[in-house]
Amino acid sequence: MKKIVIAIDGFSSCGKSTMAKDLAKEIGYIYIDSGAMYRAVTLYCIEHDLFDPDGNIRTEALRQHMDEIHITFRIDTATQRLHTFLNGKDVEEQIRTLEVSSKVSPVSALDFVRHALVRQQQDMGKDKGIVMDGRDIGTAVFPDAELKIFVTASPQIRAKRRYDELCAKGQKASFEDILHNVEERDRIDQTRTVSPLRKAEDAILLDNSNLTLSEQKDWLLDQFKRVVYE
Ligand SMILES: Nc1ncnc2c1ncn2[C@@H]1O[C@H](COP(=O)(O)OP(=O)(O)O)[C@@H](O)[C@H]1O
Ligand SMILES: Nc1ccn([C@@H]2O[C@H](COP(=O)(O)OP(=O)(O)O)[C@@H](O)[C@H]2O)c(=O)n1
Repeated sequence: MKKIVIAIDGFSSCGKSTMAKDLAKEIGYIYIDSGAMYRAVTLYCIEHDLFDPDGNIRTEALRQHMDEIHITFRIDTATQRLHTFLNGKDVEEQIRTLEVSSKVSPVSALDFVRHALVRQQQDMGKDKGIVMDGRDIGTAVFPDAELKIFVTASPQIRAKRRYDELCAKGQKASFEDILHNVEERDRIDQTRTVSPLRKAEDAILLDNSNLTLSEQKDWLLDQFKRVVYE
């Protein structure tokens, strides 16, 4: 069977990673969460005092630090889940907090940050057989991906999904704060100058507001089969 590249983009918290992970497991492909990489850079900034007291990024200092930021992924053998490592340290939990979510979009808007991460992402996909989710995968990272999906759902539904997820992990967060974060990130991600969030012309649009996890998984598997068997 031919190996392809699958790009899953879309708005925050709509289920991209869930869909991408499920599909990759089913078809034996590598799964990469590109958002985790932008989150890891943001965590690095928090830990290295690269935000000023007003919350602005110390851009030139971050530029100097870029060569010292190494992001890798490893499967946790106990849970079979993919964990993100920042300079050798497992940061999977830390990068999912609302603090990181509230700072990640301005970091992701910086051209030199995108340049460094996109290069690594392209390298990860050079042998194909990969599912990657994010904001610019079908437009900038893999413009020639054989299957491109663009996922959306209403902001309220997305915020509720993220709220439930954080509650289940025992993290305190208010629904209103999460809704604000989801809408604010969508705004910054769509309006930034470098590779803004937008649907690639040849991407298939999926509104999963009313789909269950298993319905969206089946839908995506059908899209994959259509491309590889056509
Ligand atoms: N169709 C769905 N119905 C209900 N919850 C969903 C659905 N798809 C994903 N979720 C849940 O929504 C939350 C956000 O999903 P995630 O895959 O992390 O989104 P994204 O990668 O787009 O930010 C997760 O807790 C996930 O389990
Ligand atoms: N390919 C990507 C992936 C994420 N991002 C940025 O990283 C942030 C976090 O991405 P994410 O996929 O973890 O976000 P969630 O939708 O999972 O909350 C996004 O809001 C974007 O600002 C990006 O700019 N490009």
